[in-house]
Amino acid sequence: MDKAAALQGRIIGAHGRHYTVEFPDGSLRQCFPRGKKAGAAVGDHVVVSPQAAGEGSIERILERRNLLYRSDDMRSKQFAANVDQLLIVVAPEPLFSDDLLGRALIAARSAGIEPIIILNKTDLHDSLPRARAKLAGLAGAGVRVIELSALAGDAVRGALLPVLRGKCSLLLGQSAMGKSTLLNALVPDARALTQEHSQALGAGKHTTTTTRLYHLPDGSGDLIDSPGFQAFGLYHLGPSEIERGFPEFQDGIEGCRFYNCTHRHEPGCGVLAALERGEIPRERHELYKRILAENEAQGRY
Ligand SMILES: Nc1nc2c(ncn2[C@@H]2O[C@H](COP(=O)(O)OP(=O)(O)OP(=O)(O)O)[C@@H](O)[C@H]2O)c(=O)[nH]1
Ligand SMILES: [Zn+2]
Repeated sequence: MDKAAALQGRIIGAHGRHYTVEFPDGSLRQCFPRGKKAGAAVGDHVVVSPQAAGEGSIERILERRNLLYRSDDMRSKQFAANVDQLLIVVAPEPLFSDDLLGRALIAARSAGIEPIIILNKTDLHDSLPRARAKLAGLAGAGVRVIELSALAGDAVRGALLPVLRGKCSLLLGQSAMGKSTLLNALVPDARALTQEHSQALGAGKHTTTTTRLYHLPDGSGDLIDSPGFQAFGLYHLGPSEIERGFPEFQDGIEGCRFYNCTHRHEPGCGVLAALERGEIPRERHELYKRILAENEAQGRY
């Protein structure tokens, strides 16, 4: 039997050990990594050997521009590859976690991906000021914050489609922030598409698509939806990468007496001075110390 020619495609779905790969003609194949090799992520461009029954094996992952991932307890979890921007969805109710938001920002910066915070549920007028206040420091340090209510579909499209145009964006958020509501406003047939794909690929009803790339309706831009998360370890990052994830520290860092200052106890530390003056929110510095301590406890450095 002739060996079919290899095809080049892009991973648009990750479901445990198998992947949905999309080809330039729009066709899809369910693909498995060859051998034990793992590590492919949604957004990866891959070389596939076609197999029978619409399947394929992933022979090679082409060079990626970036990869966003987290690492908890010796396991790493890849969110997506070749991403232009990270949209982190937060809300006033339930009030978002500073910890998870902060970690997502660090992961994005270290991967060279622009983070954008989406403050959802702006219709909850009573709790909105508290959420805004929590984001003020980041906004002041140059992180883009877009406010909207996912319930108002037209307004969502008006605010976000220009931001998403021509880019590959990854949507991330802890549970109940409104990520699914937002996705449905942007990609109206998202749910139907997911079901259709899992049926067409014989993946069965019970296969939960963990991560999925959607093409925006006007054909200009892609949006990757990833599952919620409870933990967000950053064991793979060194101290300087963690430090860079705190844009509000940067002015202070320029004033540190020691070039290798860790901004925890050193005399003449510009970050601690800014903290004392109230220019850096205390919980941000606590998060910074917590992540360093976690990684040190792992024996990372
Ligand atoms: N008031 C208000 N409620 C919203 C808004 N967006 C979403 N919600 C509600 O918030 C709840 C959670 O929304 P989902 O879209 O399911 O949240 P999710 O982030 O996808 O949550 P998981 O499915 O747990 O990951 C639902 O009851 C939504 O109706 C909003 O802009 N305003
Ligand atoms: Zn310092």
